[in-house]
Amino acid sequence: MGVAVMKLRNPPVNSLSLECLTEFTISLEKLENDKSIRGVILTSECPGIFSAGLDLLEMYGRNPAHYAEYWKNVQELWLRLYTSNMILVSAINGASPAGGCLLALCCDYRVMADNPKYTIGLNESLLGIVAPFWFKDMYVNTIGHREAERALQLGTLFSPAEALKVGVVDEVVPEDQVHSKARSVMTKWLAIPDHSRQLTKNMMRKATADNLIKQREADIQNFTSFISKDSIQKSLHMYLEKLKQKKG
Ligand SMILES: CC/C=C\C/C=C\C/C=C\CCC/C=C/C(=O)SCCNC(=O)CCNC(=O)[C@H](O)C(C)(C)COP(=O)(O)OP(=O)(O)OC[C@H]1O[C@@H](n2cnc3c(N)ncnc32)[C@H](O)[C@@H]1OP(=O)(O)O
Repeated sequence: MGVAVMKLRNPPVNSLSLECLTEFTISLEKLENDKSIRGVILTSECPGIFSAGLDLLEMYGRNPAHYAEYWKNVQELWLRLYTSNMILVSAINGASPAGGCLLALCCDYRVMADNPKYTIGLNESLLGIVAPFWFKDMYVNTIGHREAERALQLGTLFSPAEALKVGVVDEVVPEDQVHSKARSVMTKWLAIPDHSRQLTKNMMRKATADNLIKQREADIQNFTSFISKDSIQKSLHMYLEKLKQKKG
């Protein structure tokens, strides 16, 4: 039926390393150019984890040129996903913090597994960093200004039930039904003529995408100088240490 399933596989936690981002973007571009493909189901092959988000090791202890290169690729993936002409449905089968949530938010429909261990949200503030304006814009577009304002400041990671209530996800289903539900949702969306759906999607998303497109270079500079600060590097160091200690 012209549907591809993209399974994220970058063990142990599907963090979006530079290599993973690049591969993701290339795969997406290939699918976009394949006229037989109308929809993509985005999911994970890592048990219990959709994606741990951006790779902290790409943003810690590197040089400004590396940060700039990394951020350019983060932007590129986001623009491709957010403005895709294809129908994107995410089957969120695990934890989905920050950049993981960003991937899901780019989709046209989000189905999440009903497992309270899995959480989703833009938790950047918990790391001592700030969600960029285009992450924020997409959050506002999805859950509204008030909910986004609160969730961004608190760095809220929502359980599936909370995520459904606030609108971060569209549907929560038993874990063993995530993929079948994503397929049935896709079938419904495929019934809509592509040209009218694509024009409508473009109308809804263009202003948000253009907001980044018109200031991509400035956004890269902003990220690079922010992430290079000693205080920010210290926060990331502490967060990484906390992740290590969690293991005991
Ligand atoms: C006015 C504004 C001004 C300026 C703004 C300008 C620019 C903006 C600036 C910055 C924007 C940055 C945006 C950032 C977005 C992000 O996505 S940051 C990443 C956020 N991710 C997280 O917080 C998730 C952290 N991880 C976890 O919570 C857990 O690992 C997990 C729930 C995903 C999985 O748990 P477990 O299964 O228990 O696995 P472990 O915790 O043991 O992890 C295994 C292994 O993996 C390492 N790891 C985990 N997450 C990441 C990651 N995101 N990147 C890199 N590595 C990660 C973890 O440390 C373990 O490593 P080892 O100890 O085994 O070496």
